[in-house]
Amino acid sequence: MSNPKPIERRGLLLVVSSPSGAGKTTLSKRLLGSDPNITLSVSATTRPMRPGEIDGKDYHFLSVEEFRRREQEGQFLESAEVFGNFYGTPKEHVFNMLEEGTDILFDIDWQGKQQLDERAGGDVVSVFILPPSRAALEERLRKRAQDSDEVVAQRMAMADSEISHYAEYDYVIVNDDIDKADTQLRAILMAERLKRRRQTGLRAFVDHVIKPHD
Ligand SMILES: Nc1nc2c(ncn2[C@@H]2O[C@H](COP(=O)(O)OP(=O)(O)O)[C@@H](O)[C@H]2O)c(=O)[nH]1
Ligand SMILES: Nc1ncnc2c1ncn2[C@@H]1O[C@H](COP(=O)(O)OP(=O)(O)O)[C@@H](O)[C@H]1O
Repeated sequence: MSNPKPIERRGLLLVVSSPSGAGKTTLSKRLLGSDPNITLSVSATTRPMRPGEIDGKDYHFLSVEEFRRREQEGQFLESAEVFGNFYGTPKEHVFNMLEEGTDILFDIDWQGKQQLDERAGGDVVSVFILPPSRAALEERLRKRAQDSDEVVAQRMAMADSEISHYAEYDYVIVNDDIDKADTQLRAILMAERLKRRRQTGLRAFVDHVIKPHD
Protein backbone atom coordinates (compact mmCIF):
# COMPACT_ATOMS: atom_id res chain seq x y z
CA MET A 1 0.00 0.00 0.00
CA SER A 2 1.41 3.40 -1.00
CA ASN A 3 1.87 6.08 1.64
CA PRO A 4 -0.48 9.07 1.37
CA LYS A 5 1.05 12.48 0.57
CA PRO A 6 1.42 14.92 3.50
CA ILE A 7 -1.90 16.59 4.25
CA GLU A 8 -2.22 19.92 2.45
CA ARG A 9 -2.83 22.87 4.72
CA ARG A 10 -4.05 26.38 4.23
CA GLY A 11 -1.44 28.98 5.28
CA LEU A 12 -2.27 31.24 8.22
CA LEU A 13 -1.45 34.84 9.08
CA LEU A 14 0.06 35.03 12.58
CA VAL A 15 -0.22 38.57 13.93
CA VAL A 16 1.91 39.42 16.97
CA SER A 17 1.33 42.81 18.62
CA SER A 18 2.41 44.38 21.89
CA PRO A 19 3.30 47.70 23.41
CA SER A 20 6.80 48.65 22.26
CA GLY A 21 9.42 46.86 24.37
CA ALA A 22 7.28 43.92 25.51
CA GLY A 23 9.35 41.52 23.41
CA LYS A 24 7.51 40.80 20.16
CA THR A 25 10.62 41.23 17.98
CA THR A 26 12.61 38.88 20.23
CA LEU A 27 9.86 36.24 20.19
CA SER A 28 9.35 36.60 16.44
CA LYS A 29 13.05 36.16 15.70
CA ARG A 30 13.22 33.01 17.82
CA LEU A 31 10.24 31.52 16.02
CA LEU A 32 11.46 32.48 12.54
CA GLY A 33 14.93 31.14 13.29
CA SER A 34 13.72 27.66 14.12
CA ASP A 35 10.51 27.04 12.17
CA PRO A 36 10.99 26.68 8.40
CA ASN A 37 7.25 26.83 7.69
CA ILE A 38 6.76 30.44 8.72
CA THR A 39 8.21 33.56 7.13
CA LEU A 40 8.22 37.22 8.17
CA SER A 41 6.21 39.88 6.40
CA VAL A 42 8.85 42.62 6.12
CA SER A 43 7.07 45.94 6.54
CA ALA A 44 7.87 49.25 4.92
CA THR A 45 8.48 52.14 7.31
CA THR A 46 9.47 55.79 7.34
CA ARG A 47 11.08 55.56 10.80
CA PRO A 48 14.88 55.92 11.01
CA MET A 49 16.92 52.72 10.97
CA ARG A 50 18.20 51.52 14.38
CA PRO A 51 21.81 50.36 14.78
CA GLY A 52 22.01 46.71 13.76
CA GLU A 53 18.94 46.83 11.55
CA ILE A 54 19.26 45.76 7.93
CA ASP A 55 17.30 47.40 5.12
CA GLY A 56 15.13 44.77 3.41
CA LYS A 57 15.45 42.31 6.32
CA ASP A 58 14.06 44.14 9.37
CA TYR A 59 12.13 46.74 7.38
CA HIS A 60 12.12 48.36 3.98
CA PHE A 61 13.21 51.85 5.04
CA LEU A 62 11.55 54.47 2.84
CA SER A 63 11.28 58.24 2.64
CA VAL A 64 7.83 59.68 3.37
CA GLU A 65 7.46 60.55 -0.34
CA GLU A 66 8.27 57.01 -1.47
CA PHE A 67 5.96 55.51 1.17
CA ARG A 68 3.11 57.76 0.03
CA ARG A 69 3.74 56.89 -3.62
CA ARG A 70 3.58 53.13 -2.92
CA GLU A 71 0.51 53.59 -0.74
CA GLN A 72 -1.29 55.49 -3.51
CA GLU A 73 -0.37 52.77 -5.99
CA GLY A 74 -2.15 50.27 -3.72
CA GLN A 75 1.01 48.32 -2.89
CA PHE A 76 0.12 47.86 0.81
CA LEU A 77 -2.22 45.28 2.29
CA GLU A 78 -2.61 47.53 5.33
CA SER A 79 -0.90 50.63 6.66
CA ALA A 80 -0.95 52.79 9.78
CA GLU A 81 0.75 55.70 11.48
CA VAL A 82 2.50 54.70 14.73
CA PHE A 83 4.55 57.11 16.88
CA GLY A 84 4.47 59.66 14.06
CA ASN A 85 5.98 57.29 11.47
CA PHE A 86 4.25 55.39 8.69
CA TYR A 87 4.23 51.59 8.49
CA GLY A 88 2.78 49.32 5.82
CA THR A 89 2.65 45.67 4.76
CA PRO A 90 3.70 45.10 1.12
CA LYS A 91 1.07 42.95 -0.60
CA GLU A 92 3.19 41.09 -3.10
CA HIS A 93 5.36 39.07 -0.71
CA VAL A 94 2.35 38.05 1.38
CA PHE A 95 0.42 36.74 -1.63
CA ASN A 96 3.45 34.86 -3.01
CA MET A 97 4.08 33.16 0.34
CA LEU A 98 0.45 32.21 0.87
CA GLU A 99 0.38 30.61 -2.58
CA GLU A 100 3.34 28.48 -1.53
CA GLY A 101 1.40 27.38 1.57
CA THR A 102 3.82 29.11 3.97
CA ASP A 103 2.54 30.75 7.16
CA ILE A 104 3.33 34.43 7.58
CA LEU A 105 4.26 36.30 10.74
CA PHE A 106 3.21 39.94 11.05
CA ASP A 107 4.79 42.21 13.66
CA ILE A 108 2.17 44.95 13.30
CA ASP A 109 0.06 47.09 15.61
CA TRP A 110 -3.65 46.82 16.47
CA GLN A 111 -4.64 49.11 13.57
CA GLY A 112 -2.92 46.83 11.07
CA LYS A 113 -4.44 43.77 12.74
CA GLN A 114 -7.94 45.25 12.31
CA GLN A 115 -7.30 45.84 8.60
CA LEU A 116 -6.00 42.29 8.12
CA ASP A 117 -9.11 40.96 9.87
CA GLU A 118 -11.26 42.83 7.35
CA ARG A 119 -9.28 41.46 4.39
CA ALA A 120 -8.37 37.94 5.46
CA GLY A 121 -10.49 37.29 8.58
CA GLY A 122 -10.56 33.48 8.75
CA ASP A 123 -6.85 33.12 8.07
CA VAL A 124 -5.74 35.51 10.82
CA VAL A 125 -4.51 34.21 14.20
CA SER A 126 -3.68 37.05 16.57
CA VAL A 127 -1.51 37.09 19.68
CA PHE A 128 -1.02 40.01 22.07
CA ILE A 129 2.19 40.10 24.14
CA LEU A 130 2.02 41.78 27.55
CA PRO A 131 5.00 42.76 29.72
CA PRO A 132 5.01 41.35 33.28
CA SER A 133 4.83 44.89 34.73
CA ARG A 134 5.08 48.55 33.80
CA ALA A 135 8.53 48.77 35.42
CA ALA A 136 9.77 45.80 33.37
CA LEU A 137 8.49 47.43 30.18
CA GLU A 138 10.36 50.65 30.90
CA GLU A 139 13.51 48.77 31.85
CA ARG A 140 13.42 46.81 28.57
CA LEU A 141 12.94 49.96 26.53
CA ARG A 142 15.94 51.53 28.28
CA LYS A 143 18.05 48.38 28.04
CA ARG A 144 17.50 48.26 24.31
CA ALA A 145 19.34 51.60 24.45
CA GLN A 146 18.77 52.34 20.82
CA ASP A 147 16.18 54.99 21.36
CA SER A 148 16.68 58.37 23.04
CA ASP A 149 15.13 59.19 26.46
CA GLU A 150 12.51 61.18 24.63
CA VAL A 151 11.55 58.22 22.44
CA VAL A 152 11.43 55.91 25.49
CA ALA A 153 9.13 58.37 27.29
CA GLN A 154 6.93 58.65 24.20
CA ARG A 155 6.66 54.85 23.91
CA MET A 156 5.82 54.50 27.62
CA ALA A 157 3.11 57.12 27.18
CA MET A 158 1.67 55.10 24.28
CA ALA A 159 1.77 51.78 26.14
CA ASP A 160 -1.60 52.21 27.87
CA SER A 161 -3.50 52.85 24.67
CA GLU A 162 -1.72 49.94 22.92
CA ILE A 163 -2.49 47.60 25.82
CA SER A 164 -6.14 48.66 25.82
CA HIS A 165 -6.55 46.63 22.59
CA TYR A 166 -5.54 43.29 24.13
CA ALA A 167 -9.13 42.01 24.17
CA GLU A 168 -9.36 42.18 20.36
CA TYR A 169 -6.80 39.37 20.07
CA ASP A 170 -7.33 35.57 20.04
CA TYR A 171 -4.51 34.88 22.51
CA VAL A 172 -2.59 36.77 25.19
CA ILE A 173 0.91 35.87 26.41
CA VAL A 174 2.67 37.50 29.37
CA ASN A 175 6.34 37.70 28.40
CA ASP A 176 8.03 37.32 31.79
CA ASP A 177 10.34 34.38 31.19
CA ILE A 178 11.36 34.46 27.52
CA ASP A 179 11.63 30.65 27.18
CA LYS A 180 8.15 30.17 28.60
CA ALA A 181 6.66 32.83 26.32
CA ASP A 182 8.47 31.27 23.37
CA THR A 183 7.00 27.84 24.17
CA GLN A 184 3.53 29.35 24.50
CA LEU A 185 3.75 31.08 21.12
CA ARG A 186 4.84 27.82 19.46
CA ALA A 187 1.99 25.94 21.14
CA ILE A 188 -0.52 28.42 19.71
CA LEU A 189 0.93 28.05 16.23
CA MET A 190 0.95 24.26 16.44
CA ALA A 191 -2.67 24.04 17.60
CA GLU A 192 -3.85 26.53 14.97
CA ARG A 193 -2.09 24.57 12.22
CA LEU A 194 -3.95 21.45 13.34
CA LYS A 195 -7.39 23.07 13.13
CA ARG A 196 -9.50 20.81 10.97
CA ARG A 197 -10.66 23.58 8.65
CA ARG A 198 -7.07 24.51 7.85
CA GLN A 199 -6.17 20.96 6.85
CA THR A 200 -7.58 21.25 3.35
CA GLY A 201 -6.22 17.89 2.21
CA LEU A 202 -7.86 15.95 5.04
CA ARG A 203 -10.62 14.36 2.95
CA ALA A 204 -8.14 12.90 0.48
CA PHE A 205 -6.03 11.63 3.34
CA VAL A 206 -8.96 10.01 5.15
CA ASP A 207 -10.18 8.43 1.89
CA HIS A 208 -6.77 6.91 1.50
CA VAL A 209 -6.83 5.59 5.06
CA ILE A 210 -10.32 4.04 5.03
CA LYS A 211 -10.63 2.74 1.47
CA PRO A 212 -9.24 -0.67 0.57
CA HIS A 213 -6.05 -0.61 -1.50
CA ASP A 214 -4.34 -3.22 -3.59
N1 LIG B 1 0.02 48.57 11.09
C1 LIG B 1 1.31 48.28 11.02
N2 LIG B 1 2.06 48.37 12.13
C2 LIG B 1 3.37 48.04 12.02
C3 LIG B 1 3.96 47.60 10.81
N3 LIG B 1 5.26 47.35 11.03
C4 LIG B 1 5.48 47.61 12.33
N4 LIG B 1 4.36 48.04 12.94
C5 LIG B 1 4.16 48.41 14.35
O1 LIG B 1 4.71 49.68 14.57
C6 LIG B 1 5.10 49.78 15.95
C7 LIG B 1 6.50 50.36 16.06
O2 LIG B 1 7.44 49.45 15.51
P1 LIG B 1 9.00 49.69 15.66
O3 LIG B 1 9.30 51.09 15.26
O4 LIG B 1 9.74 48.60 14.96
O5 LIG B 1 9.23 49.60 17.20
P2 LIG B 1 8.98 48.35 18.20
O6 LIG B 1 7.72 48.68 18.92
O7 LIG B 1 10.16 48.40 19.05
O8 LIG B 1 8.85 47.10 17.40
C8 LIG B 1 4.96 48.37 16.52
O9 LIG B 1 3.75 48.31 17.25
C9 LIG B 1 4.90 47.48 15.30
O10 LIG B 1 4.18 46.30 15.55
C10 LIG B 1 3.10 47.50 9.64
O11 LIG B 1 3.50 47.12 8.55
N5 LIG B 1 1.81 47.86 9.82
N1 LIG C 1 11.28 37.93 28.71
C1 LIG C 1 12.22 38.89 28.65
N2 LIG C 1 12.95 39.18 29.74
C2 LIG C 1 13.89 40.17 29.71
N3 LIG C 1 14.16 40.94 28.64
C3 LIG C 1 13.46 40.71 27.52
C4 LIG C 1 12.45 39.69 27.46
N4 LIG C 1 11.92 39.68 26.21
C5 LIG C 1 12.56 40.67 25.53
N5 LIG C 1 13.49 41.29 26.31
C6 LIG C 1 14.38 42.42 25.95
O1 LIG C 1 13.55 43.61 25.97
C7 LIG C 1 13.97 44.50 24.93
C8 LIG C 1 12.74 44.81 24.04
O2 LIG C 1 12.39 43.63 23.32
P1 LIG C 1 11.92 43.69 21.79
O3 LIG C 1 11.79 42.27 21.34
O4 LIG C 1 12.80 44.60 21.00
O5 LIG C 1 10.46 44.35 21.98
P2 LIG C 1 9.39 44.91 20.95
O6 LIG C 1 9.71 44.30 19.62
O7 LIG C 1 8.07 44.44 21.49
O8 LIG C 1 9.53 46.38 20.96
C9 LIG C 1 15.11 43.83 24.17
O9 LIG C 1 16.33 44.34 24.67
C10 LIG C 1 14.95 42.35 24.54
O10 LIG C 1 16.19 41.68 24.52
